[in-house]
Amino acid sequence: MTVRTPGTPASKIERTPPSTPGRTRAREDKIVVTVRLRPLNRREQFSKDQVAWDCVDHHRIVCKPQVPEHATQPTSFAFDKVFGPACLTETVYDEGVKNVVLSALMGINATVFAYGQTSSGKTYTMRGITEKAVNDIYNHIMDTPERDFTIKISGLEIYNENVRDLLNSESGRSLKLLDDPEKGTVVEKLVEETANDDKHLRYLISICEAQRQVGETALNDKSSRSHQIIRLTIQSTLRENSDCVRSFLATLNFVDLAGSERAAQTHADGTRLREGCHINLSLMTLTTVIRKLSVGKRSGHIPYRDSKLTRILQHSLGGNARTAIICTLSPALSHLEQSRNTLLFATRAKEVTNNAQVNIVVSDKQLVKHLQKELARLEAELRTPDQSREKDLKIQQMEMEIEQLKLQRDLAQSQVDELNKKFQEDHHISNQVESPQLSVTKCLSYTGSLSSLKRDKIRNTTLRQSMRQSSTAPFTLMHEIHKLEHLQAQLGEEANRALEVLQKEVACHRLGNQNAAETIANLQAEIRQMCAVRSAPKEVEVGSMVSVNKSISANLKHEITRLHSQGSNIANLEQQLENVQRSIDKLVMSLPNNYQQLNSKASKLRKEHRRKKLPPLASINAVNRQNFIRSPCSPLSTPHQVLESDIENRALDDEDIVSSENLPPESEKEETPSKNEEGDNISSRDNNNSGYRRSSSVNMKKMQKMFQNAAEENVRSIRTYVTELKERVAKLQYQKQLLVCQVLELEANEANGHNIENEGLSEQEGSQVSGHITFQEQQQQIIELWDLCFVSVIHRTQFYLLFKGDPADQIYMEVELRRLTWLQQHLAEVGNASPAHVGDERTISLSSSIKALKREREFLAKRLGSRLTLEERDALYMKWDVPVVGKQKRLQFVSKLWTEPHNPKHVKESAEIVAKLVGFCEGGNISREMFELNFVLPSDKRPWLMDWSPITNLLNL
Ligand SMILES: Nc1ncnc2c1ncn2[C@@H]1O[C@H](COP(=O)(O)OP(=O)(O)OP(=O)(O)O)[C@@H](O)[C@H]1O
Repeated sequence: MTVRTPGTPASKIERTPPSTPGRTRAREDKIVVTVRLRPLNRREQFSKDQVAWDCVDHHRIVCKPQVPEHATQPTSFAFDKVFGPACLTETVYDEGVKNVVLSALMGINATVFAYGQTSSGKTYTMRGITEKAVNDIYNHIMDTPERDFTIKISGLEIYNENVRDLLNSESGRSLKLLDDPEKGTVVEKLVEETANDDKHLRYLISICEAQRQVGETALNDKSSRSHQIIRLTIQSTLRENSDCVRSFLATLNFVDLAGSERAAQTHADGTRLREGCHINLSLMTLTTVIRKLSVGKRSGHIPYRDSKLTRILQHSLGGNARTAIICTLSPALSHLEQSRNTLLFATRAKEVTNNAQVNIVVSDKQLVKHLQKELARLEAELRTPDQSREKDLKIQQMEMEIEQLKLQRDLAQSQVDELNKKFQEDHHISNQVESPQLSVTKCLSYTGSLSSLKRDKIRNTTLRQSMRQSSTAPFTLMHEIHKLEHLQAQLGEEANRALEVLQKEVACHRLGNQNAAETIANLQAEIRQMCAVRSAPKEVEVGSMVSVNKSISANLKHEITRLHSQGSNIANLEQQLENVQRSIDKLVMSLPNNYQQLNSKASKLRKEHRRKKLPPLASINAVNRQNFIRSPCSPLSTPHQVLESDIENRALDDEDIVSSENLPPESEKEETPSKNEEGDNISSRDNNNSGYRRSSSVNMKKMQKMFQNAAEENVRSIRTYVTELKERVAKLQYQKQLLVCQVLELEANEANGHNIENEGLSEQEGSQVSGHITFQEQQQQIIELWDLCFVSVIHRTQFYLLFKGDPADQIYMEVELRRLTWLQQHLAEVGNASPAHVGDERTISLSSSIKALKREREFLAKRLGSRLTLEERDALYMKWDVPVVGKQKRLQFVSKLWTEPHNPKHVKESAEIVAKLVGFCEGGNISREMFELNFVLPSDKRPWLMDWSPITNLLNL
């Protein structure tokens, strides 16, 4: 172990100017020099020695005898403090060196010297000073609980210019002084002990003193023959809970020098003489250093290196330390010269200034600690803005969603309003269109009250959801019904118009087509029936429908009853529509036949006419044909023309359509031949109308075509209506079926003893069932995502075993789902690309997740050998289809675990096996806290997850 000089810091030391008790600001400190004059000792008293010195006050000492030969030398000396023979060591400490000593507790190096001739009381004084200093140091420690103090002690002596370790004297060897470029002079291998307390420190000090070289001299029976340095290293740090990582570090030297006398004075010879030479070498160097420092102010060369004493104490002499020198004096006149020399040394010493600074140390350990803390703080700071940004983004998204929902709500509301309005209009129109005696029977009605449905507590969630989905069905249904009614009315009108046209046509032809008449009659009857159906009394008023619309819980059963009862009406209506369609088709299809028949009959008549000389058919039918052209269905028709044609038709009603008197004679036809497009010769008996008849004959085919087109157009139009109606009826039918299914399910539940009304299932029970189903759905999603994201199977097992569907699990399920969703997205984005670092060195990518999972399976494979017996393993191999013979059976088996996310049995068994391998059991050593709800690093409760699970990487975000 090495001990460092005050200038050789243990670690990084910052030096700042001292601000210690009694000091305000950095300034150059002069060495505190005090003089202690001891009483005459027994030897001196016995030799009747005289007291040569007088302490005239606390600062001055005066030489009493006026020796003529020394008249030029100063006789009065002033120092920081002068202590007379009566002064106690305590006073010397308190008034002379205490401040210097206590500087060491504030990080300032301090040194207390005792300088004087042999037997002047150096050791006597330094022992007392050290004792007092130890007391003060530990008192200060007691009074400063906010700091941690460490006191270390080392002791050395410089004897004959050899450095000896006083705490390891057994080695007996001289220690080397090393020059460290950073630490300065270092005593190699000097033992440094840490004092546990003040007693321990005193004990160690006593060891040092005991090991010191002493010898008998003429002046001192126990003369210290060496320079002794007891060094305390005091380090103090504020306690852990503080953020401050700086600590004070200072050395406190107690230096008891050997006697400064000249060898001759001690009558030394032999060993003592040799000792004296060496002692004097160090002291001479010390004196030189002090002298040079006192005059030259470090301007010239300071011979610190000339002695080991000055090398070791270099920083205490004009350097980074506060220094106090106690010069001890013998009052005896016989020692006057030595005392004067001591005082001269002291006088020079008090001119020496030091530059003491506070040594603030940042040790490597503390520095690392501090940097770690700082790093953590900075990371937290860095994370915080991200989190806040993330939150802001989420808030923005949510706000946007809210806005969208508001828009949707407003849109829905406006649609509802519009539909209501439309319904009212439809209702109004239908009332206007319908004849008073006709009414439309409502196919469905929704008179169920809100309260009635509230009584129905649907236990089954599917039913609940279906009901929720169908809660808007009543209104939709109603709306569809009303639209249907409206279309029916339009269809009726169209059909009426078409029929009127056809009636007129048929009437105009006067051919009395029986089929057509029957068809028309049928059609009219059907239309009347339709109108009768349509104009049936409405059972739901607008107001009530609105209320139903607002209510999401119409009486389902009542609704279905209505559906059942009204279903036939829909079918009837549909049937009637089809009848109409058929009738129209039939009628239209019959028209060409009519003409063919008409032409055929005309041909027959013409033959008879030729035989009976009757007018031709064409001329007879010309007016009717004209009427036909001007029918409402014809593009050429006008209301006036229709009216004319009506009149003409009525005029012709009484006439025989095929009267032989009206037929033109064949001869006339030949006289005024008129050839139609088919080559038929048509003539008229009326010459005035001959041109018109000729024109009619010519355009007959064209008009016939036009009529056919118009009729077909009408039919197409009606057919389109019918198709639409059919679609709507199909839609209604589907909705009806849906409701019927729901009711059947409800009735089945009731039949199974789940009579909702009677049992009065509570909302809570309903929500429990709902919650359970939600849990199952979420669990399945999570299991699938685990598989997709290659999540740790241990994590899956823990989660699977821990969360079983308890209501309190819901939040964990949500969080896990969200994390996994994010992870899946992230993995999809990142793929096998070089992943970004997350937090520490862990990263997330597809490949890293797969690798982690592979490592985990390898780990589990190893566990398989240690956790399961051979029999158990073989049984599992059999069960899981792992070849009993072959390599890597364990890995094969483990690789099969958690690989079938859609197989609940497989999942359950996998979880049980992994739990057994890892060593946790259900409800045992896993807890919810392991799955924290926030995105912070989880605690170290599951070290096996830290390296493998991508989900833990995810948590670390
Ligand atoms: N102030 C004092 N009051 C009473 N006795 C003292 C005082 N100072 C010294 N003495 C006594 O004087 C004797 C010599 O003192 P001490 O050993 O301390 O001298 P020293 O300077 O250390 O001598 P050396 O250099 O030879 O070791 C001791 O017996 C000590 O008890």
